[in-house]
Amino acid sequence: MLALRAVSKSYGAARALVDVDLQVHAHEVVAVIGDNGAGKSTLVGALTGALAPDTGEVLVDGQPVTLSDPSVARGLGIAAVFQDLALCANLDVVENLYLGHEAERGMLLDEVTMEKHAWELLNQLAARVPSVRVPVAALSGGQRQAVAIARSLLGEPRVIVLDEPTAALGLRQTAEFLTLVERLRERGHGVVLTSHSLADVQAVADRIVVLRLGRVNGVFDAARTSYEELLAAVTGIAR
Ligand SMILES: Nc1ncnc2c1ncn2[C@@H]1O[C@H](COP(=O)(O)OP(=O)(O)OP(=O)(O)O)[C@@H](O)[C@H]1O
Repeated sequence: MLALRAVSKSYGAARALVDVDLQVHAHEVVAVIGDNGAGKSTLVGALTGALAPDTGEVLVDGQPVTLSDPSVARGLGIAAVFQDLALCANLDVVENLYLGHEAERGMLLDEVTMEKHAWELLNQLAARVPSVRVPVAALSGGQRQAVAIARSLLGEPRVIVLDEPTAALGLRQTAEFLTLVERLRERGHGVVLTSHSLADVQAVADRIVVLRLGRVNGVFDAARTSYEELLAAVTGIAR
């Protein structure tokens, strides 16, 4: 569905990505893990149109595309949720979901329809939110994450890229988030998520791509790979 082929990106002398291949299919969760500076954010940028690779290709359904900016990526069915979630704390859940979307879709929805749709989306994600009329500031980190992901679903993306989604979450919230990712997979989305946490990605990913110093240092079947093997690939230290 979405792929990178031989993508490289440098910042001056820093080689952030070197010859990186990556694929994500429908109904699949691909985790990208790596230490600080391994290239995860740069890879997310290349997948979501936030930055242009120096060389290599981004492919959608096997066709090379140029993701000149994030709106082009969204138009091709690639949505992104970043760690900061980009929610407005003082607005409620419904307002956050539809912020900017009415104009984008050329329609004006009434409040009742928007509220109903907000519940539908959150229920599909098995997200537990006390009310869709509370300000986002009153929600937990996990609930906010669910709202940000629900918002990304409004554009009916095929692939959802989640950048460091569990970094700011507590244990229970992380467990809820993992359920939410499983829901996305059940719904047929391809999911790419980046993480520092080997345990989280082992729990939810189908495939795990390890980045080290900008290169792919291994692609692993999550079900058949031990924590130690992943750690060795991430750090480059064989045990
Ligand atoms: N705008 C930039 N200018 C210069 N160098 C950069 C820039 N962005 C990233 N880099 C360098 O590129 C490399 C990869 O960085 P990147 O942020 O993609 O890694 P990361 O795996 O996301 O790290 P982290 O987990 O710390 O966020 C690093 O060496 C980093 O210093």
